[in-house]
Amino acid sequence: MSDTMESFEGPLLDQPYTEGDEARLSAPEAAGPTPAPGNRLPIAGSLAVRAEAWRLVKRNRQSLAWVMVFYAAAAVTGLVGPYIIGRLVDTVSGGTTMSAVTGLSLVLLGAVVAQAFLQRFASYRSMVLGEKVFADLREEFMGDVTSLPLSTVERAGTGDLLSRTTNDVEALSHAVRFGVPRLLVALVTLALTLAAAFVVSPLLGLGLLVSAPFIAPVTRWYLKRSGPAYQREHAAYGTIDGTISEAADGALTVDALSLGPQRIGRTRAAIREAFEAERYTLWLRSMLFPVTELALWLPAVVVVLWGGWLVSVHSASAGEVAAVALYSVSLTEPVNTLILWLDELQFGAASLARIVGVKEVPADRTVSGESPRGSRISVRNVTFAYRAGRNVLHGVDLELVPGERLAMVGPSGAGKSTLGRLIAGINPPSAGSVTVGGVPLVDLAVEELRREVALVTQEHHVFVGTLADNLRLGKEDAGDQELLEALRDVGAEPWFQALPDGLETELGSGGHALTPAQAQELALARLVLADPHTLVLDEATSLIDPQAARSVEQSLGAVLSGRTVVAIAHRLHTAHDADRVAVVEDGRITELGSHDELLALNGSYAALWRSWRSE
Ligand SMILES: Nc1ncnc2c1ncn2[C@@H]1O[C@H](COP(=O)(O)OP(=O)(O)OP(=O)(O)O)[C@@H](O)[C@H]1O
Repeated sequence: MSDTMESFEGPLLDQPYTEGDEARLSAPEAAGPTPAPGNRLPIAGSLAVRAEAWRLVKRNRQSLAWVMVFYAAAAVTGLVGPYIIGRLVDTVSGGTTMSAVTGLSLVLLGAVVAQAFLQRFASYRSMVLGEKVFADLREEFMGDVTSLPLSTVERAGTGDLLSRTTNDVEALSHAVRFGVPRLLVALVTLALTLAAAFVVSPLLGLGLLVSAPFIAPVTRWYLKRSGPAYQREHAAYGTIDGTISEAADGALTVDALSLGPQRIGRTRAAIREAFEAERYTLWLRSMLFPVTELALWLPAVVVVLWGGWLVSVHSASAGEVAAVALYSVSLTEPVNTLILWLDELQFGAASLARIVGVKEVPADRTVSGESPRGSRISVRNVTFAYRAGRNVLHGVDLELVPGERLAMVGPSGAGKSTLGRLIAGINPPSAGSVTVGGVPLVDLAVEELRREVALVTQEHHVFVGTLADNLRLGKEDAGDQELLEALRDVGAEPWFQALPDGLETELGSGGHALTPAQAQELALARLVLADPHTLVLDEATSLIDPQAARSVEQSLGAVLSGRTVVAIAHRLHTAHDADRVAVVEDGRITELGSHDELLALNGSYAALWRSWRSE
């Protein structure tokens, strides 16, 4: 591994930055949403990001106004210092009494103390505001993420979403909590300091503007490039997250297929991309900062030279020059802060664009508010494509009879699981309809849909939380007694009794570990609580050991009784026991009938049955 890193870092770090890199790496910022590269989630355009930022400002305008008032008061007291020092210079050079000097010094002291108090109060208020804005944003974002269409999440992969929920939320949090308050302070201080300098002496005040022609164009040049560059940086980190989490999730497969070198290659490519993106933004900063640093000290020099001449022609006093020179020095801090934090805000805006982008994912279902009339599920002329133009189901029709047990059989890749997902309302059909009681499944709210039909697969995630929390995912308002009955119904009593804290036992990562069979029974108990009238079973027991599978099958039997069941049958005895069998071949139902009817038909099912019997 160290060899790999050495050979990777060497050539990259040695490469000088060229103009060709600049042309390749910079891209104009889009005003509209950027189409997601590949299958990534969308990134909001600058208009949507501005609208979102404006919405946040409007929603918090009262608190924001108070913060501005306190910062302005703090800045005004800060301006008293140079003014008093100027007055002191003039009064001392013109001859004065000790008591006048003491009086001015006391005013100066009072101003410094008042400024410290106001500054502290203003930063406290702005921090509270920052936390509130950030908390709102985070809650909204989690709402958007959890209502993303499953198909979109599957297509986008976990890396992109993971990076948005971690790196981007973190970057935005930094910008909102620290960047916005500091930017506000800098803006207010800058405006008031300029105003104060002009009040002291308009002629000298002009000297403070000399850096504007240097700072303005270079900052514009920088900001135009840094936005898209930061976008690229964020996307690159998303790819790294995705590549690493994919390798960790599939560690067994990586090991079994000796994919190590290939995964290292991918990770290196992802790191290389992030490195190049970082190098570009670093280069941009290396162009910005020397110019702004130089320009910041220019006004002080100009004010002293220009002021000296004005004093010599009696157009200004020495005290006025001293005051404006001090104002010019105190300008460096807010201008520096402004540039630094504009940069941070660009970084935060790139994150905001990725966070707002999640809102732009079109919903794959629209809740019509219509209620199903009955529990009959109908599949009518359904086609479905995971990728545009490549249908995996072609005009499928199927009427489920309430209470029946239907087995779906067919070769691997024929479309059984896909049809199962459509019948469970997980994916909407590309054309045609899947309805329950006359209402399309994708017109039902998700909570309502789960009371009609549910998919049971071999994946049973145990969420971090108590056993009760995990069970209540099936029915939010279920009482403890109901939870216990559901566990009893699925035969989970023996292992439940052995839990250290009963329903309050912490499960999931870091908590009490359940065996795969127990996790499956927990999922079945959730189903009992949700109580859908139709279940689609896909490979429900294939991952656990045969003995555990038998116990789960018994539990499953209890859950299935009295419900309509569509079983994607991988073992033909399931088909034998079913009321009807549907043979799926090449995205179509080619045979449909009872076991005996299909045997009599002597088609694909009969052939499958004969070969299974002879094994
Ligand atoms: N998420 C996906 N994205 C793209 N294509 C997919 C996806 N899932 C399945 N497919 C493709 O759709 C087709 C039907 O797959 P499906 O899993 O529905 O078949 P199946 O009959 O259930 O097969 P098996 O018995 O092996 O599970 C296959 O060509 C498969 O490669």
